[in-house]
Amino acid sequence: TQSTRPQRLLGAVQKKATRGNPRSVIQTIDQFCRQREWAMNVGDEKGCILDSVVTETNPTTVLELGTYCGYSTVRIASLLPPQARLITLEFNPDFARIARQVITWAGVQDKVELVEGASGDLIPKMKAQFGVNTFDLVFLDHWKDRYLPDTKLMEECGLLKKGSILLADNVICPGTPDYLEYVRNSPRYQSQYFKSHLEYTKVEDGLEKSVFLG
Ligand SMILES: C[C@H](C[C@H]1O[C@@H](n2cnc3c(N)ncnc32)[C@H](O)[C@@H]1O)NC(=O)c1cc(-c2ccc(F)cc2)cc(O)c1O
Ligand SMILES: [Mg+2]
Repeated sequence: TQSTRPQRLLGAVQKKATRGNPRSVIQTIDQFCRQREWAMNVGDEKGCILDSVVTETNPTTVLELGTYCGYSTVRIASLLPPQARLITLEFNPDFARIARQVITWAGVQDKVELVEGASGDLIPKMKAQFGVNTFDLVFLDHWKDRYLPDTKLMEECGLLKKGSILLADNVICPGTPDYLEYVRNSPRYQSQYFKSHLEYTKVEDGLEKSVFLG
């Protein structure tokens, strides 16, 4: 039977990347996406912006919405201090299965909890079931029409504190117009746009960084 693109991406990682070396896994996936097949990872250009936001936030608790193959999961986890943890949500079981193997190959599995399910169902369970108080950083990279409802849900569930950072991928392409309008006009957020390009292309895209003001 035919392999899927995530399976071929994992194959490249297991063939070319050094086990236990997150940077090598990232480099291998970027090379695969540039030379073989495009895939919807945040990519190397926007990835550098992600790295700088993670580093300056120095988060203890991170939430990622939309794991896909685990590229940004590995990128973020590799920058976290030892006791920090990253919870990543993915509702496609086939993608989740691939992502677990990419995360383990990179050696960051001890910092990552991959939960299979839909963000809308899981966010309300974060405190009771996952022992989370608040998130220092949230990376939004799932269905683009879920960014706004899930942000409101996180507010309602008390998962954001003064200074919590929301970092959203794809605010231009594919685009998240209702989310952008909300975080840019709400008095509860201070927003900043980081202009970049859609992963592995010359098409404009960018990341929106929004600080929750409480
Ligand atoms: C949505 C996907 C990323 C993953 O998110 C999981 N997911 C979804 N909704 C939920 C939920 N509610 N809860 C948990 N997980 C969830 C899913 O299964 C995918 O694995 N990302 C994209 O579609 C995406 C698309 C493009 C793109 C850009 C230009 C084009 F011409 C074509 C595609 C670029 C990007 O950078 C993306 O990120
Ligand atoms: Mg994305």
